[in-house]
Amino acid sequence: MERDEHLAEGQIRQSLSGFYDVVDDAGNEYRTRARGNFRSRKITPLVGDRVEFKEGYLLAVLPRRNALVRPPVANVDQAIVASAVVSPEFSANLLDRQLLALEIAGIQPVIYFTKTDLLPIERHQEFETLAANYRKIGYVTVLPDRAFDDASLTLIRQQLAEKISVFMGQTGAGKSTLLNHLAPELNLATGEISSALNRGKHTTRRVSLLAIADGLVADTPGFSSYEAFNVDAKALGSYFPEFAAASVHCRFRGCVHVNEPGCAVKAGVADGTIMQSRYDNYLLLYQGIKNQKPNYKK
Ligand SMILES: Nc1nc2c(ncn2[C@@H]2O[C@H](COP(=O)(O)OP(=O)(O)OP(=O)(O)O)[C@@H](O)[C@H]2O)c(=O)[nH]1
Ligand SMILES: [Zn+2]
Repeated sequence: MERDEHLAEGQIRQSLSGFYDVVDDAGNEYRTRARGNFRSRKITPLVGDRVEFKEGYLLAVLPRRNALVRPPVANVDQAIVASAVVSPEFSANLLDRQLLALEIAGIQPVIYFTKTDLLPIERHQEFETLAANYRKIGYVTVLPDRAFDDASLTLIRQQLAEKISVFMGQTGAGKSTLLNHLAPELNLATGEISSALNRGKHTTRRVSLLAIADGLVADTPGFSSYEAFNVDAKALGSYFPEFAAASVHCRFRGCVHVNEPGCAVKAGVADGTIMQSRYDNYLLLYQGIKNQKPNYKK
């Protein structure tokens, strides 16, 4: 058998119209195509995948940790959740659903509050408290004193190092603006960023990982939190880290923290160690999942 002397390993950094740009560990870039047998094996190579390649052809996709559909990126470590404090008005319900989606996907969230410069002074304390509460849960949370001040950007840059990150956030939350501040060296004008953060309306969609501050960042924003959660109502609490921690003290094993006596989560809400808003959002999600019509398709 012929020996594969030129078999190389690398990571897909960009995909466009059937071409995959692969960077090897020495930093050299190669433009490749997937060999035909990928299609028959139903594996679509994704940006972020570790791959084996040779002479312009991808030969194998190495095992992935996870894979997102939107954006189509594999091996995602982290999501920067851009959350506007105003315009659009902050929604704890939206944030908690975004965090849940990330917990289910096994992606580490980083909460970044945008538009703090538009926040009336009398509301500053409200968000200081909110940020402190999310930090207490264990989420890295950045509440800039001024919008895009050096300290906040430095924190995010440190957070990007050695990871693959995606941006997440509703329309107008400030994702492209934040990306522009994190990577001014990209010198993207606002219009170009909008196309860099492309909306997937094109058939030949380009997805790439940008090298920013010793990390890689997807140039396409993350999945929405409006997707139905494919999670069992009984398991929902395990994706709320502070509920999961408290639940070891619930009287009943398998407590879903709704009507059970001796529930440590409800006790935590009562004594203020668990945010009331988190519990309210949990109940809404719990009821939503319970009321979902069973899906007989498949
Ligand atoms: N005052 C202020 N305006 C901001 C801030 N961040 C973003 N903006 C403005 O808010 C608007 C929306 O920001 P974008 O960065 O385009 O938001 P996006 O999340 O990329 O939005 P989509 O492209 O719709 O998904 C723009 O007019 C920005 O200039 C901020 O921190 N402060
Ligand atoms: Zn309980």
